[in-house]
Parts: sequence; C-alpha cells; structure tokens
Amino acid sequence: MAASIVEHGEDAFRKLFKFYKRRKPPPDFSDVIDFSKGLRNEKVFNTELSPTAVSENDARLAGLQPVQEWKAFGLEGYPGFIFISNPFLPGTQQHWVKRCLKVYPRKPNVCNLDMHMSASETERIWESSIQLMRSKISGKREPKTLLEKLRWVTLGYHYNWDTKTYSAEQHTPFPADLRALSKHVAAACGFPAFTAEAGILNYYRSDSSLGIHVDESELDHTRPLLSFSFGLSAVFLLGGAKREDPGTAMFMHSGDIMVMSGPSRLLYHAVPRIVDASPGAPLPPPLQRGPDRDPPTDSLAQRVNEEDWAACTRYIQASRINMTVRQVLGPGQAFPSATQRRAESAGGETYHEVESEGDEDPDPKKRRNVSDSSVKS
Ligand SMILES: O=C(O)CCC(=O)C(=O)O
Ligand SMILES: [Fe+2]
Repeated sequence: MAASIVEHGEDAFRKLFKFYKRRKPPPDFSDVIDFSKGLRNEKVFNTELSPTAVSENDARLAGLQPVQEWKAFGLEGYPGFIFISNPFLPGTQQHWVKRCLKVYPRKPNVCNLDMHMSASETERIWESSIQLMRSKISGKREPKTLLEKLRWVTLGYHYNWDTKTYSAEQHTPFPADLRALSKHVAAACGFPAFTAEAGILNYYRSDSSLGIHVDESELDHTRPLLSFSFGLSAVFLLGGAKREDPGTAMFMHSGDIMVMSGPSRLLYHAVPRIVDASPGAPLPPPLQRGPDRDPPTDSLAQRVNEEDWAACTRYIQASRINMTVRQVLGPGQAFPSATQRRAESAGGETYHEVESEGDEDPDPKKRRNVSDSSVKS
C-alpha cells in the first residue's frame, strides 16, 4: 500500500477509510491483517484467555468450542483489544444468522423499517421477504425484500439515534440466548461480571459501509464492547483515541468475535468495505456445515431447519450481519434524569448507521427517532 495511506497526520484515518471503500479500481488488500492466518503479521500476538471462566458444557450449550481451543489474538499498540478467530462449533453460526433474520427484527425490538411501516407489517419482515424471494425470477430486477432493506435492529436498551443516548424508558427484554453467548465470551476475556444490556445489529449488503465513529453512549466504559460477525467478510478499521489518528485494517470473517476493552474501548473504528463474494460463490465454510449431530435439547443454538436455512442462505450469500453487545450501566449506576439529559448537549461524534449505495434515505437528519416509533407501535 502507498506510504501516504499509513502516515501520521490529520487525515490518516479518513484516507484509510476512503482507500478501502473505493470501488474502481478496487484496493489492494495485502496490508489487511487476517487473523485466520494466525501470527503471520508481526503486530499480531497470541492472547491468553481464562479457560476456567466458562465450563465446557456452558460453552457447548452456547454453540462455542471449549475456551482452551479458541484462537485469541492481541494487536501491538492496541492494549485491551482481543480478536477471537471463529470459536463457534460447526453448524452453530446458522442459529445466530436465523435469529438475526427471523426473530430479532420482530417486536418488541426496534428496527430501521419501523419508521416507514406499521407494527403489523414489521412483524412479517421474514415471511414477506420469503414470499417475495420465492416469486423472484432470477436475473430480473424485482423490488427489494424487507430483509434487503433492513439496516439495523436494536435490543435491550434501544439506542436513540437522534439523541445518541440510551434511557430507562426505551427498554425491552434482551434476548436470553444472546445474553448467554455474550456472558461466556466476556468471561473468557476476563470480564465475568459483564451483563448484556443493549445490542445494535447491523445488516450490511455488499455495497454497505459504516462510518468512522466511537461507541461512547454507554455510561460505563470499564465494560467491554463485544462484536460478532456472520456472512461476508468485512474490512474493519481500528483507529486511535482521536479521529485523525492512523489506523489498522483487519478482516472480520464469519464467526469472528472482537472485544474492545480497557484502553481500546473508546477507539475510533469503521467498516469501509464488505468483501463481496463472486456471483454463485459458495457460503463461507463455517456457514456451510450443519451440526455433525443434533445439539443437546437444552442447547441455545438449535439446528436450523432446511427451509429456513435455504432462505437465510439466499440472504447471507450477499450480506454481512454484525451484532454488537454492550453493557450500558455499571453496578449501581442509573440513567440521568430527563432534566439532566436536556441540559447536556447531545453533540459529539458517536455513531453512524450502516449506509448502502442504493438506500433511499441516507440523509442523517431524517434518521428515525426510536422513541417516536415505539410510541406509535
Ligand atoms: O460491523 C462492525 O464490525 C462494527 C459495528 C460497530 O462498530 C457498531 O455497531 O458500533
Ligand atoms: Fe462501533
């Protein structure tokens, strides 16, 4: 890569973002760290986890390999950053993909489509999309399915995109399976007291990107931020504490988990690019295999039936789903009152939504207000 892209200076991170976002000509990916190749990059080192923090049985029930088998890495210059290269058991990623497509977008969770649709329509995102997919004639331009228009879903404390805050009023139960998965991952990384309280699920098509931002709306930054990726690979950029600090590019493949903790918790980051699969390419290998045998009946990650998986496959072949899980409040902490909130400015650069080139309404001023639509529903 050209030296100018990695130089220190005002625009280093933005330059990196633009470099990897560019379509024509496509960028050279040879400097992107690939953790699935192990220690090939000199900045990558092995990280010790806490194998005894999660029992083998608990890991298995959550669809994870025993912690001692996980390949976890750190990155020189980023203390507190942990990258776990696909620790899922064969076949279990399918469960999470299905949950993100069929279940989590439903009420009481909140999604970008709520702004344009009634609650009864958003109840049927999955069903109506399957119906449309079935009737699609290959090669013909057809209207997009609702799943193709889905950009984000929020869980637990629902993030308010306008005020950039969470609040006690905008809260619904956090999904138990994702809470358990997150608890185990956090415990293995040295955070046994982590509680999943808020989730932002991002849905990327192959032309989507996520702008440069830092996740600082949570009130307790001593708790880590967990990130789980499924489907197409992405280039993820990790920057510094200041927006203009230089950054490091890395691939996130299906099943990879990232933990931003300690000094890395509040670093700038972005997703400039989804790495498009060539047309007709097979699914990433970890998504192809069904479980070798049926999981135990009490397993969180149940086998996905063939019909559902056929629909998930059509979606995930051309998409990436990322789930970020956050703890919002520290022990004994409470949200500021409405008066306190009004007094504080909502300024700052906290979060950008996933943007796709074909989106109808990318104007940030018109972003949905979580509280408005929840009232409506
Ligand atoms: O999609 C990703 O890998 C990053 C998502 C992210 O940064 C976020 O949701 O805050
Ligand atoms: Fe983020």
